[in-house]
Amino acid sequence: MSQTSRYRAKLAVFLLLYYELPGQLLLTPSVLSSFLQHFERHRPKMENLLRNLYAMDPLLLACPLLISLVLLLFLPGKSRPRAPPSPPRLPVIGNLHQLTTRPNHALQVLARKYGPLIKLHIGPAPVYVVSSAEMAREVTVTQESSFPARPKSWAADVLFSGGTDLIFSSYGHYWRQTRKLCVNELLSVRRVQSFQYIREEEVGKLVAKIRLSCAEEADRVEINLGHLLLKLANDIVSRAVLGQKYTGEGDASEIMGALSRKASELTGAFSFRDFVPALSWLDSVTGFAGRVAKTSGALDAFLNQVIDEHEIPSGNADDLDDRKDFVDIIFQLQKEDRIGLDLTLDNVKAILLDMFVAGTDTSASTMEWMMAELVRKPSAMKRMVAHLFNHSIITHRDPETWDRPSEFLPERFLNSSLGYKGQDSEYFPFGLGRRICPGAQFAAAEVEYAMANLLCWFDWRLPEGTTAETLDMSDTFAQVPSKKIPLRLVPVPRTNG
Ligand code: HEM
Repeated sequence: MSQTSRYRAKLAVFLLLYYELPGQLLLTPSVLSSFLQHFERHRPKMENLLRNLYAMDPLLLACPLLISLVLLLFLPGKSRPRAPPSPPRLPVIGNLHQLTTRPNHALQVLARKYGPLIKLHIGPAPVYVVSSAEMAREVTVTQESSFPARPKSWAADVLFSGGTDLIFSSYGHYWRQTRKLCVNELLSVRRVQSFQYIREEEVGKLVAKIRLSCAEEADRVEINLGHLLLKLANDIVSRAVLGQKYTGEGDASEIMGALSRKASELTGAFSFRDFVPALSWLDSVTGFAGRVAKTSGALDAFLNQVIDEHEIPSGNADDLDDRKDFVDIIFQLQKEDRIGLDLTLDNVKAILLDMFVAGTDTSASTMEWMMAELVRKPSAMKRMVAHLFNHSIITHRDPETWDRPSEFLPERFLNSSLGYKGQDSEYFPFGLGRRICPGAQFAAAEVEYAMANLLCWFDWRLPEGTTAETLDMSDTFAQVPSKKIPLRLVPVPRTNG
């Protein structure tokens, strides 16, 4: 092979790699090496082919796709795994522009067009989007060891002490021990039951507040139920996690709620550092880096003070009667050397922050969407009140699995054996596999108790002038698809309440 032909062959291989071909060659190192081996084995044939190709027309060099396609024909079949389909992308930003401000909807549209497994280019690493029950189980259960960690943004690294919480830590000893701490100690069924007094007190306060506003207003009063539910979820998590010990200015639950929401927002926000590392300095120019540093500092200061106010643990971590909060339990277990890790103060703070980030908006949104759906469908509300409840509902949208997937049809669960603990591929509101939500029991106990009370004590109506069709059901997408406009409803105390 002449020098020029060798150069051209190399160029063709380079172009093949660069363009990644519409044929969707998955360019793993093993595919590349198998390609080169194959090239070597069929060298005379390949040389001949390339010579003929280039002899035909020098312009062929400007047609890399054609050359690449021809080369692809020589790849041995078994080492040619097909990559998932990928929507066309733009230089630098890849598919970012296709996600719009409502990525969950945009992804649904892309899934309808390209199928249940899509490859997107967002930032330096490819992102695979899975949207069918079968694929979700494949990724989270069957192939779980290939997907050991969640992607971690730069902001997450700063806010969660280098990703030493549970959500962002990679699979390994640290994650395993932290997970055990959460599943067996902080969020176990027994511990969740022991927090029933918190649920009773907080839901009781909410019901009393709504009753008071009904009594104060002669006419029917419209309340911002969305805000009240967010406050409820935040107060319950706050008391369980921090015990609301805080002698500084302001309400501990509100301060932590606001800070954790900010942290969650920043964690999922666009930053140049993550997507175009060469432009990371722009994060300082836009103020993003400053906002992350400010929130991280405020979280640190607040949690330091809350932790300082906890007394040196006494008694036993297993004693459920002492009304211990998560801070007490963690330090008690650490004292008894039962965590299997030397958790630093920063690690503990990162784990506490997880509980707020993962445990407040999720539960609040679940309740808010449920109320919005129920009030639009009085027949479902009636049945719900009659049944008071089997388990929590958030809808999944795969039309292959569900009849009328976008409709609120709670009766679909009535005679179904589906559970929410990850045992079914079709229904997994708390995720599946190794990283399944450890807070499922906590959330279910809270959502069921709060919803049962709200529906038992009050009948709920739409505000004057709003109908089931005109009630705004649009969502925003942060980490949780929340209602864009908080739900406002009219509570009518039940006479038998
Ligand atoms: C209705 C309420 C909730 C829903 C729908 C929900 C849903 C989820 C989902 C889908 C995941 C990801 C699972 C996966 O990757 O396969 C998750 C993870 C997680 N959730 Fe929840 N969650 C809820 C409430 C809670 C609560 C109340 C807590 C704690 C108090 C909590 C703590 C966590 C944590 C720490 C993780 C990360 C687990 C890990 O990576 O190992 N969640 N949740």
